[in-house]
Amino acid sequence: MFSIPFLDIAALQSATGTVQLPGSKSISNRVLLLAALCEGQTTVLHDVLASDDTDAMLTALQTLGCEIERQAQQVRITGLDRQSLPAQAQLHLGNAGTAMRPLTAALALLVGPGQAFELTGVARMQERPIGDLVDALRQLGCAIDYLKNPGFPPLALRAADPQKLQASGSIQIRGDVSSQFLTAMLMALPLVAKERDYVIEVVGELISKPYIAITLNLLARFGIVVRNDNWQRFTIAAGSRYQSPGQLHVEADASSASYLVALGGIASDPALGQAITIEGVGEDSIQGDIRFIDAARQMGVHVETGPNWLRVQRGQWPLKAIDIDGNHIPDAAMTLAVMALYAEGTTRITNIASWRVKETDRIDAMVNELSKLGAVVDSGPDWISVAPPAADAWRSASIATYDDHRVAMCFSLAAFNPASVAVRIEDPRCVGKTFPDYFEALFALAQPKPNAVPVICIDGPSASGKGTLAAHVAKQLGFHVLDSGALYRVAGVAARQRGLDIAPEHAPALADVARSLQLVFDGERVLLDGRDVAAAMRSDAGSRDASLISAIPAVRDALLQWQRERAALPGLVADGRDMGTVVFPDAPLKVFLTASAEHRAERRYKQLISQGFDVKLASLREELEARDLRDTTRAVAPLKPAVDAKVLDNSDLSVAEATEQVLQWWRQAYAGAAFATLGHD
Ligand SMILES: Nc1ncnc2c1ncn2[C@@H]1O[C@H](COP(=O)(O)OP(=O)(O)OP(=O)(O)O)[C@@H](O)[C@H]1O
Ligand SMILES: Nc1ccn([C@H]2C[C@H](O)[C@@H](COP(=O)(O)O)O2)c(=O)n1
Repeated sequence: MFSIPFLDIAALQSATGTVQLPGSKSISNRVLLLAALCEGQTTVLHDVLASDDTDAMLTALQTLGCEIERQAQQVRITGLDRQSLPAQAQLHLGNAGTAMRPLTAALALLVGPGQAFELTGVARMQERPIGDLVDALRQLGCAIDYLKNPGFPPLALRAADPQKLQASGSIQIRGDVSSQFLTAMLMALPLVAKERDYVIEVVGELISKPYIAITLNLLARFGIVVRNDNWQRFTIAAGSRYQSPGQLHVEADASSASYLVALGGIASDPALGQAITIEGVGEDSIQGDIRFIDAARQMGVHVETGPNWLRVQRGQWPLKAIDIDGNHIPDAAMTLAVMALYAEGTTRITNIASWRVKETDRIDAMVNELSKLGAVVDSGPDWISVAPPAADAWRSASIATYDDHRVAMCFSLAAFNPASVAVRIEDPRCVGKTFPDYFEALFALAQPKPNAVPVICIDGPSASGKGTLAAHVAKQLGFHVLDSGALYRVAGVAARQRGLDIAPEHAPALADVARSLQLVFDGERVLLDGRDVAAAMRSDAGSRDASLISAIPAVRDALLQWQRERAALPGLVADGRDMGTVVFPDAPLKVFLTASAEHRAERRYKQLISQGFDVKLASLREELEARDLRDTTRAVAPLKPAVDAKVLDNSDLSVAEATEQVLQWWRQAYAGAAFATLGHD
């Protein structure tokens, strides 16, 4: 997961490959709660989504006394014992609507005399309505108080009035704001439907019916059969009792699939043999958002399906603009608004009022962010229309994500824009709500446009702090790191292991060694042919050999391609001596990092002493100056600043100050003026 302030996505060209989707959030949080409601029974849930929202549910259930064992995607839950619920509990549910609504209903019915539960969430959760659910529960005699604003969390729950609970067999609930209210009632009522039927009457048009269908399907798996009269009246029969299915497999997330279906439709050209294969969810999914594939097909995308997979390729291009009622696919429909950027004409998505009460006001969010890219966007209370920018009207944009995972994921698709303008996703960590590794999955499937992967070069003399600075800058940007010095060090070790003298007359053999290095960088370990050579390559002899072998032109040539191939999405910070002059001459930012010999010798001295080496400052300084001389005077790729490098003397700078300087240069160099005013400068 990218836990960084922003993620720059390079201009992307195409996409192909296979992706295994994470588990469905809607199913995961429902079955976690249903399993917890199976009093005393154990359920093993497989392929459960690991995300912020499921963490919120699991933590709440544990606080309530549920026994939970979690191993990767498998969760073993023993149902709550009503008698051992705590007297008091405070549940923080983040921004997880699928935890807040059903837990409110279940706990409002479970809370006993003398007990009190509080349910709260992040600031946005405190703006998301829950009044219709509370009104429905109050009809049953539930005692629920608003702790801040009427109609919104946080809530306080106390024991229901038992007489009223018995008396009221019919409950009315609004269905036109969020289907989660009805889901919550459907999941809670089996807890009390012992001796009589409970009937739920839906007031107003029920939205997002497919989500209710998921709830009914899962209730049936847990032994509760609900009578559904035309989506207006639901009956939970007397004698209903939760019964664990023992084991249950969670389908992959159909809403998350929408980004990858769109990816295939935008970027997988069948003429080039490209396709996106999505594993874990197929056309027979119980999730309503699977119907997104119909909308994608209408736009011209080619989608094949099987029992548990989808295969997607670009069909018609540009895509066809569509006019669609998005009510049945409220979450996935957001992806259509970004696909509209690649369509001919104006796409209109209607009947999506629920977007306004999701993680953010999604209609406003989409209008704001699509407009930044140059699209022509209009909207109303429950609709949005999007016309793509003209070819020359695309603008680079820093996309605000409003702590909304879906905004972040769908706007990543804008990086395929024909103008190759930069796309920055702010706060990319928000995808942790449902698809923590979304960007990793995207980068594994997508190919950048030629030379589009951004590279930051940090060259400079020994012990100037290149490696340290490279690691800090890369961490801030979510980029990969290339320590090219390590490559020459390993080449030296490999040559010695093969009994070769490191001298110019052995250049062809040394180049062969360099070309065939079998290398794995694994944290502190460096595996050469499977054996850790980190200590050998960092020894004095290792440093000398690296300096000698790096002066041999054939060796440098042999290692050139390998280094260039390290430039992978989302970007690379490369440190060495010739990163800016030879390996990545077109890099948008080149830094030549230097410091006085005195400072550098002192830093290296402290570094080695802290690692337990017995060294002398004076001899270290002599060796360092000798190495500087060799590196700067050698015939091939000598150490020198590239003509367009920015020189940074960090003699009197801390690592944090030097990092900030490079990031500032980066913001100017890569994103340019487009992002200068957008909050990171
Ligand atoms: N700005 C700085 N101020 C103080 N110390 C620093 C600074 N930058 C790096 N150092 C320290 O200097 C030492 C050498 O840094 P580092 O190993 O990153 O240098 P390098 O240029 O990559 O060296 P080499 O070329 O030998 O690989 C480390 O102990 C590091 O913590
Ligand atoms: N791009 C590079 C990187 C390193 N070298 C040489 C310079 C050093 O003598 C040796 C080890 O480098 P270090 O780990 O100290 O950065 O490799 C080079 O020539 N070109």
